[in-house]
Amino acid sequence: SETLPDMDPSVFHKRYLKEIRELGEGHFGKVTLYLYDPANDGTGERVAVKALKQENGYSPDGWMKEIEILKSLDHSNIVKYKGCCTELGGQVVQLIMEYLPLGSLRDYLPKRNLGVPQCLMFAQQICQGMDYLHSKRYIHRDLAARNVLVENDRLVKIGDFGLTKYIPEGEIYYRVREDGDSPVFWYAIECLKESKFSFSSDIWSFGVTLYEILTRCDHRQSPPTKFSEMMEATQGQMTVMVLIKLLEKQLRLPCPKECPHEVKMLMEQCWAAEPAQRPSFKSIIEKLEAIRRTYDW
Ligand SMILES: COc1ccc(-c2cccc3nc(Nc4ccc(N5CCN(C)CC5)cc4)nn23)cc1
Repeated sequence: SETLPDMDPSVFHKRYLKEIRELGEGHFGKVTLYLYDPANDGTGERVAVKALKQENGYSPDGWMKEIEILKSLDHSNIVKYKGCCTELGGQVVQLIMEYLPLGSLRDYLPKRNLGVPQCLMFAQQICQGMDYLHSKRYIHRDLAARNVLVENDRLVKIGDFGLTKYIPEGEIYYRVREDGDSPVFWYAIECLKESKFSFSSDIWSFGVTLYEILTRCDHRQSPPTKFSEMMEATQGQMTVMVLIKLLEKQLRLPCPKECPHEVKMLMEQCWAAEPAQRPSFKSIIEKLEAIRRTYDW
């Protein structure tokens, strides 16, 4: 036929990508909004493109691993992989994903005064995406409101997998050497003390993410702000050691206002000092279902 054989839809050509604006910086990566416009008439589609930041920690195999992981995932609460764009003869690869127009929960929640029911619906969707990730033996290691994206006012998706690691069968922990900009206020106590990451440490980070959702990502109540206030009050300037001491004294983030008692208890279970005592995402989903039903919304 006179038309080109239908091209592989997962191959994106650099020449058709038109940069629109930067969307944000993740771990070792920068995400930019592009219009992919092969017809060159503005009728193309908007895509989110993640490129590796060249300067720090450039590890091509780690980057290719992140692309392979996202390519292998298929869930309604996980951002969709669309393809790759290679340049410089296949040296540099960029990851092409669907673009979610409303940004992260940190962009969305402060602007909208969502009720508790909708907050818990978003929290449940995060757990569904995370339960799927854990079922494939991946740990996320960076679950936080900044990495949860909003499709519309009834759908959120996990949008960044820069620190995701595979946990081999039979193993429980993933050990890492500390990297500079670790999100310590989302880290479980065993991650801070021994860099031991596990399915259970993702549960702790979900508890912090649920706290962020219930405070509507108000920066005055953000985990860094609240923990720093607690630490100044007790031990002077903040360091990871002071944060560990504070957590060992069973101090935790405060309960957000208008937070149902059952949700407060759920958050505290996610922050159990003993990893094995934290709930699974499956059990959190059931709890959130039940809480949402009791409020007969
Ligand atoms: C940690 O930084 C990011 C940034 C973007 C993404 C990402 C991945 C995969 C798909 C995707 N869609 C959007 N959309 C989006 C829309 C608006 C904004 N704005 C951020 C700045 N705000 C002032 C306005 C909204 C950010 C992201 N972001 N995004 C992931 C992590």
